[in-house]
Amino acid sequence: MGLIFFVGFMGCGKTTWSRKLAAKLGYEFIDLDHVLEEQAGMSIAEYFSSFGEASFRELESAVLKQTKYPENAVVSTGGGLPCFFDHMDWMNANGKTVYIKLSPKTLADRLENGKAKRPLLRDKHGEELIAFITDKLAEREDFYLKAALIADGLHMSPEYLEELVNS
Ligand SMILES: Nc1ncnc2c1ncn2[C@@H]1O[C@H](COP(=O)(O)OP(=O)(O)OP(=O)(O)O)[C@@H](O)[C@H]1O
Ligand SMILES: O=C(O)C1=C[C@@H](O)[C@@H](O)[C@H](O)C1
Ligand SMILES: [Mg+2]
Repeated sequence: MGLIFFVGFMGCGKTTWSRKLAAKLGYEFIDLDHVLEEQAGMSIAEYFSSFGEASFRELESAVLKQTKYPENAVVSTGGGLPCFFDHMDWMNANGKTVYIKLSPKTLADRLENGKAKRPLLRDKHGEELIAFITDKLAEREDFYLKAALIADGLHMSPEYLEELVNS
């Protein structure tokens, strides 16, 4: 089938489910946030604080377009990646895109514990975190909705995803 790109908001499950679908299909698993961290030689949080978001977005774009992909892979993208430059068009031209859709409340519940490594969320808690996610998701969802397929983030399983990408 080639390349499958998972897109969606931070915490929707891109890394978790890309890895599981890749195992189910016998494809390679690639996480572009991890590739970027390896290339930069530092964590994303460190990169943001040293060089800022604009520089991060340029590097993220180069990583998306210059990675040497194997023939078959499931690729987890950064939560903001689809919303910059021509990335959704590029991914749609080079593979099958899947948007993992979840409500702001569910995203906030999942993100409350994993915020340290997500620089955009770091200082936010409770209602403030939900409000931030609600606004940011409203800003971003038009990009995510350019995906070829939409997965219901509450009902994920390798079998469900395999059927979806083969549909
Ligand atoms: N279906 C699920 N049910 C419950 N928890 C889940 C589910 N899928 C993922 N999670 C949990 O939600 C959290 C976020 O998942 P994950 O890191 O895969 O998201 P992500 O989309 O890759 O986020 P980011 O864009 O920040 O890298 C993790 O703690 C993960 O274990
Ligand atoms: O939503 C975002 O803008 C981000 C999501 C993460 O996957 C990382 O790519 C980074 O923390 C930025
Ligand atoms: Mg991830």
